[in-house]
Amino acid sequence: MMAQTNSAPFIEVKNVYKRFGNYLAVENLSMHIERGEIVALLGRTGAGKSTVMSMLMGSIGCDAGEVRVAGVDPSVDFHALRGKVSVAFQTDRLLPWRTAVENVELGLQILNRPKKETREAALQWLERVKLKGAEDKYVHELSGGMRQRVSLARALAVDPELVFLDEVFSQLDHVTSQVLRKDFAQIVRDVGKTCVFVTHRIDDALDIADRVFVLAPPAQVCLEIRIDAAMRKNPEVLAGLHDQIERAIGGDETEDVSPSKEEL
Ligand SMILES: Nc1ncnc2c1ncn2[C@@H]1O[C@H](COP(=O)(O)OP(=O)(O)OP(=O)(O)O)[C@@H](O)[C@H]1O
Repeated sequence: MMAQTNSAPFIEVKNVYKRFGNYLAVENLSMHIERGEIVALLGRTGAGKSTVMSMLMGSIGCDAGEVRVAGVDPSVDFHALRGKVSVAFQTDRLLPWRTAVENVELGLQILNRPKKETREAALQWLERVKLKGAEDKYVHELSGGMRQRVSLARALAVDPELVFLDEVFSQLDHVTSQVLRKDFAQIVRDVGKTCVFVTHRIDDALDIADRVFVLAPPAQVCLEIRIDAAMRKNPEVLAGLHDQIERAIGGDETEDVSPSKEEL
């Protein structure tokens, strides 16, 4: 295992390639992400966002090149990242037989944290995501937005260094999604976590990311944008960035450009 030097980026992707059969999904991708950054991987369907995130999470390895998270290869040294990385998905993946607080406790239980500490942390996180009063509700008693809040609390409760979010805002209506992503970004900034999130929605990225990597197949960074708080408050700047991204991804970001898996 390679130790991380202070100057090394927290996440490093160097000249990475990934094939699925004959299909080249990632071609010579390089990117750096610093500790504490909120980074969006944005692109149309088939751009390679999930593949890149899966490689960063270590759930798939790359064919060539290097992926390093906190100095280790996540697909090889995944034990070194245990408890340091967490993930929330598009669908909340909550356990229906558990209450909200019991769902938040799950990650802490897997890490064998003491029972009292686990309950206290889960309750604190539920309060932080604005679900005080809903602790004992079962999943079917919660709205879609509340479920995603539970899912985000569960991801953050283990006190990870790095949080991955896979389209967590995209199944919610526009207003719910907007409120949730702003609350989430505030929490992540307050606690100083690094966050990498995948989205196909330009507004998700512009609303919360410090940096946006716009990907086009085969996972090429066709545009990289830095955004700060002042830019976010300026509607003209935001509209300009929106147009720039739309041009980079070729108009409608939801249109499918990838071959179907059956064609491969
Ligand atoms: N396991 C797999 N087997 C074969 N092809 C795959 C596999 N996973 C991804 N692909 C292909 O790789 C390309 C990139 O897919 P990926 O899921 O990373 O894109 P994406 O940008 O996340 O898209 P979406 O927004 O639809 O999830 C697509 O053409 C997809 O069909």
